[in-house]
Amino acid sequence: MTLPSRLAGFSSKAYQSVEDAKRWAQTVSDRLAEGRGAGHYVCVPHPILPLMAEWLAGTGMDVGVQDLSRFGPGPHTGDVTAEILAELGCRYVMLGHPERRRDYGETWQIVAEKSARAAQNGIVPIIIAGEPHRDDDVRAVCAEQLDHVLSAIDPDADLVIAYEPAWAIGVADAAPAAHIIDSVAAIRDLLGSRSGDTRIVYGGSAKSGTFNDIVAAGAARPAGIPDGVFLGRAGLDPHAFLASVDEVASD
Ligand SMILES: O=C(CO)COP(=O)(O)O
Repeated sequence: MTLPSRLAGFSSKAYQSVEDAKRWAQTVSDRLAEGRGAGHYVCVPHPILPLMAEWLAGTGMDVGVQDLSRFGPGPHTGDVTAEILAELGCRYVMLGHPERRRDYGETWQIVAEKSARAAQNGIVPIIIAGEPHRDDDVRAVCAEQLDHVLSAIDPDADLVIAYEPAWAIGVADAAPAAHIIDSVAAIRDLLGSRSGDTRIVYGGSAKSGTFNDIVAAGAARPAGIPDGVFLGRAGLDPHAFLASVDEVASD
């Protein structure tokens, strides 16, 4: 599998109703039909996955989800397996998000197991890595988080790292561009050379303009420029999401 060189993503978290998601998809698919360069994806709640795949058919946009089971098919009541998601056309799964670690106590060992199940079924894990607090040692925290995942998945498997400092999620502004650049450079270094495609995107109160700000600030340090952005709240407005798609494509 080959990942696009640039990625713009949106996670609808648990914000949208089915009708909201349908309206969002209609606006996005009308505009994507005009043709846009960057890879783009949307991660939705499980029941919306097959609907979103249908609504976005023919647009080139990939669909993903926000979690999957650490287990394979079998006696695991309530779980949604990677096998089922793959059958439904799921391309990406978000794993390790601080909201799931906060709400369900997910450990990095569990995240690693889920990542392996995704990769084995051809679903690209989007690993949400980043430090909990503003003054944490980003490199040390991310090294520990990524070690779990990298030792669990095949080096040939494609992988997306979403650098999302937890302190910058759900607040007014994204982390400062200089901080993002330092952190992304550290994560690139930690990832070393993998045989599978690997991309790094930035998430955490990102909006239209965030990617351009990072690119401008990182002109002298290309290793610190992420390969795209991952929107939460700002992406609920389909026009704002499309503006980020354009920014990422035009870099
Ligand atoms: O958590 C995020 C994406 O995974 C980002 O959320 P916000 O953009 O709403 O801060």
